[in-house]
Amino acid sequence: MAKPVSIEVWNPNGKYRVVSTKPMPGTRWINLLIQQDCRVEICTQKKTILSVEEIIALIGDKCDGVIGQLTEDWGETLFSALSRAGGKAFSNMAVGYNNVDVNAATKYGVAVGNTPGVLTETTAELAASLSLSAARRIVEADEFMRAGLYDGWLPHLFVGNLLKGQTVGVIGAGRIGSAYARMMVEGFKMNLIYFDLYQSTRLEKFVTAYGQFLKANGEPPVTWKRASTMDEVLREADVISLHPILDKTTYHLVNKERLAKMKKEAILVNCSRGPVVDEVALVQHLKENPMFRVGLDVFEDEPFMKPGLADMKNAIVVPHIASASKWTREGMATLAALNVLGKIKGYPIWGDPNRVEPFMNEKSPPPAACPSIVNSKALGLPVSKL
Ligand SMILES: NC(=O)c1ccc[n+]([C@@H]2O[C@H](COP(=O)([O-])OP(=O)(O)OC[C@H]3O[C@@H](n4cnc5c(N)ncnc54)[C@H](O)[C@@H]3O)[C@@H](O)[C@H]2O)c1
Ligand SMILES: O=C(O)[C@H](O)CO
Repeated sequence: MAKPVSIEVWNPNGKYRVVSTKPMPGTRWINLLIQQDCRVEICTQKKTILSVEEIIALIGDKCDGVIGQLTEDWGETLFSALSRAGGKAFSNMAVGYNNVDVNAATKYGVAVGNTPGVLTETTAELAASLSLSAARRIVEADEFMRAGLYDGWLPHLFVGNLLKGQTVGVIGAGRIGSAYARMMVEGFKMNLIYFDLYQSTRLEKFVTAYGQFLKANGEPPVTWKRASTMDEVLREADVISLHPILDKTTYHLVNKERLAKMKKEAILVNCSRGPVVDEVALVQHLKENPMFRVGLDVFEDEPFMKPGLADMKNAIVVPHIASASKWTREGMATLAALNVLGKIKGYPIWGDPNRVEPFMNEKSPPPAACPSIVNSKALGLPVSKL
């Protein structure tokens, strides 16, 4: 049995007990729950990743809903514990939910929420930052400067890659992949090649229109191509950014064989999930190809890196911070709380989980709906007419 975990309690006399496994940014999410008669319990344990046993202790005997984190293993054991405690709602404070066994949740009648829409641009901006940092060797140059090694301008000092006119490749052109593609096409006048299971007509129209605009202004137009295979992207692109979900079709999508298909001076960025890339193969590839560069926000065995990665000068590594802007993180906390609250109150499901602005407006009460429940169809939950 796990030791009792430390908690902070808000509105102790509230009718519904909602637990958050972590303190989350902002206070709006707490206020929204309190206003609707919830007692909010926040785990303040000084431990980054809670074990299943610790979460069971937090759930206790009576719990209406839980807001959890992507680092936690939400499977059969936790959903049965939540169900025994009378809980009907869980939300990840994340858009990705590969840490959640949705079938197990559905089996116990628990709704599973996630937080799309508020992190699209923030995450795409970090992918763009990593692309630029890798292309222009910004981290290496910063380390060189701080080490006192700079003794004057030199023609060969930290020469990198020009992005303008090169090809950006996107694998997984969903919300974040498309936002990243638009940034790179519009910001740096790169041509686009993308691979996704579905066609992204909006993205294609955007690049076509921007190309026409450039042409009308006497500049070479940008172009787009939807690749029929992922390997086509790997062969043709100069910068490749990964944005698919993690599931069994995308596990080790980028492996030794596929790395070998990429250009020797290509840049690979991963802001999706670590296991999309075979990190051992990547370290070997970085060793053998010093001009190949990567920008990584996510890792196969977080919080650890595979041996050798930290020593590679051609790798930029940051600790899973792609969604870390204040507005986004507060928005994620709000959406997660409203998913749980909405299910407790019996609200219907919001019609379009990508259009979450009405939930973000601090000046008016949020719609009486759950912003995004991924197993709503399986649970037969009604859709909001708002
Ligand atoms: N690093 C971070 O902090 C961070 C932040 C936000 C999201 N993410 C990750 O990014 C993922 C994508 O988020 P999103 O909001 O853009 O999701 P999304 O569902 O809008 O986009 C995912 C896209 O991947 C495509 N896809 C699925 N399987 C594929 C395959 N086998 N090959 C190619 N494409 C495939 C889908 O068709 C879809 O278009 C999340 O699931 C999450 O894991 C990470
Ligand atoms: O899936 C997500 O939302 C991220 O990994 C954290 O923002």
